[in-house]
Amino acid sequence: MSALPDPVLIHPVGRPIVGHAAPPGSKSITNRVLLLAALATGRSHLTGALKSDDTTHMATALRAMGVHIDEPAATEFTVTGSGVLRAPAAPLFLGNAGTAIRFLTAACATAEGPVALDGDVHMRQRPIGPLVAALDRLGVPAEAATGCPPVRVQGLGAHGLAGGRVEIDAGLSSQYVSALLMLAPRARAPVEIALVGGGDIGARGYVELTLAAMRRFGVQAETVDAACWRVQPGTYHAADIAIEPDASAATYLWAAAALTGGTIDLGLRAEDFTQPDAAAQALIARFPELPPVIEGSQMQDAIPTLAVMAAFNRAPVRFTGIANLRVKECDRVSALNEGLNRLRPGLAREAGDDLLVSGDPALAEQVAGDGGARIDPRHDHRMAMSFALAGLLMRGVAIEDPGCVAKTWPGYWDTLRALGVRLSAA
Ligand SMILES: O=C(O)C1=C[C@@H](OP(=O)(O)O)[C@@H](O)[C@H](O)C1
Ligand SMILES: C=C(OP(=O)(O)O)C(=O)O
Repeated sequence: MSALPDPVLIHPVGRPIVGHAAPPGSKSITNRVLLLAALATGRSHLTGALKSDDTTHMATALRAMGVHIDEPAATEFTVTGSGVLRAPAAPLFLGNAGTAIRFLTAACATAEGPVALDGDVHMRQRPIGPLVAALDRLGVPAEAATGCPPVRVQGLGAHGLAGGRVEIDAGLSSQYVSALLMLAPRARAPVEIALVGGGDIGARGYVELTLAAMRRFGVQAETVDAACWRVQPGTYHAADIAIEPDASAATYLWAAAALTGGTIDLGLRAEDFTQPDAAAQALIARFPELPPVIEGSQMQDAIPTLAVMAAFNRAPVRFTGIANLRVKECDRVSALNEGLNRLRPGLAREAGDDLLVSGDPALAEQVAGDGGARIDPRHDHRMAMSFALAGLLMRGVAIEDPGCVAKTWPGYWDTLRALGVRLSAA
């Protein structure tokens, strides 16, 4: 494959996209099972794994804490855990990987000494305060002076955590609850994790994904009710795991097929995924008749895909329940609004935390913006990948910083090319 220009211009395909394409392994599952394999005793073999910035940050951090991780193949890891995380010599750097920094912040409570965790400039804007405060209440000295990374955790050692009940406000991120759940079996007594803030927790499907991953490593957590989980002391056992493809990545392929009236065979059906974003497929399949209101709280990472599709819909779409998109890799409500208005002024507007997109199927035939539209993805992989979809239909759509897709899908552009999409310098 030839090198990628920056910005990269997407050429409209002018025909239905028909073919086969495989999304990479799930980011969410890869980063969960890497951590659980590291906390387990013995050797775990992970296949179908994602290798990208986010999973590299997780693996590098675990190695820095003494975990032995091999990479026998492009989509495989073997992890040999000893049940112990060493305190790393230097701060752990987790880039902009939300899963990595949230899950590790909790897991570092079992490290044998102090741990500093940090991220890039974007991560330093992403809240982690509620998780840090919950750890502190559980008796793990932890602080994040700004409420965002950098974070300091005073690890208590493998069995230093006492246990007990902790309340957490997970309104901004379900990852806080997932992080506490994965730590919990290491405590000497049961841990109860309860939601404050009216039980709001964003996409609950990610907590289910965490519970399922824990079960695969031999630990059963109990769902007491919609706002409370209980975990008994337990031991993670090494496991061999086949990781399913990434459902959020799949949305770009489902959308590319729907927008062009084609079909792309992903090798598995939407019903076969266990990740929450797979639910977006049923909406994508309704294009160009997307519903007037899309409540996005349970499929947040699929909202950029759906918002770009909405630009070409027969009727306007209002996206609700998406306030926490403002604290993702960038403020996605604002970035989507900006990008859509670059495609055509007036196409979108923000209303509080909602996004309103006025669909127009005729856009498909038009030149984007004023003689072309350059989209600034604000270093956010999902902005780059979703706005590229607009370029399948409109002329003149160019994406800046296309390399930012490496956060979760380094092969994205190659996959588009393999489906017959032409990419060139703008
Ligand atoms: O647990 C996970 O794997 C994830 C949870 C979601 O984040 P929040 O819980 O922060 O909303 C999602 O946006 C992220 O990409 C992955
Ligand atoms: C929000 C995302 O990632 P994370 O929170 O894991 O950084 C994402 O991948 O869209």
